[in-house]
Amino acid sequence: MRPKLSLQQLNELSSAEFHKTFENVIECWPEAAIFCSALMPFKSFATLIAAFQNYLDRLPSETKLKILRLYPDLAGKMLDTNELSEDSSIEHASAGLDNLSAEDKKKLTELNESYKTKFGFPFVVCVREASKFEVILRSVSERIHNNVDQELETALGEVKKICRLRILQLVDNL
Ligand SMILES: NC(=O)N[C@H]1NC(=O)NC1=O
Repeated sequence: MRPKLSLQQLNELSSAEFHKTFENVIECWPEAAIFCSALMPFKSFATLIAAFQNYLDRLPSETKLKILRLYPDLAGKMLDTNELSEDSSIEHASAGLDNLSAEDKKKLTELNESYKTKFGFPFVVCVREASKFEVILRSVSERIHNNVDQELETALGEVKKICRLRILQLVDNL
């Protein structure tokens, strides 16, 4: 793992270094880091996190949908074929999603499929915050009853939480 950046080191990064460092804080969406690099220097890590969150908030709904669709299904095919990003892979492992019993995996997969059929995007939750399979399962079972607008906002809130925790992995938040 690379050493964490101090605020000063962060603000001394070239644009290209900034892009590379933060390219996956929103899954497979490097445009966010490109946009936020124009806001350097940052007064604090909180301002950096807010910059990514404001960027997300201001996107049109179609782009928000596009971003949600970049998140891999939890305990889905990409996990089975080792195609998860490094960040997502670590997040999966944090809640034991890489090590589920066949029965639990089936339950989650069935709920994920029903969720996707209803909303047209995958169920997204901040795994490191939810932290346990049971909490994740309960969350998808409950959220599946939301309407599409509610769920778009809830899912985007989860993208923001994932983004925040990914940023905190990269910076020295003392
Ligand atoms: N589908 C989904 O929630 N995926 C994500 N959640 C998370 O914490 N990491 C992910 O890749």
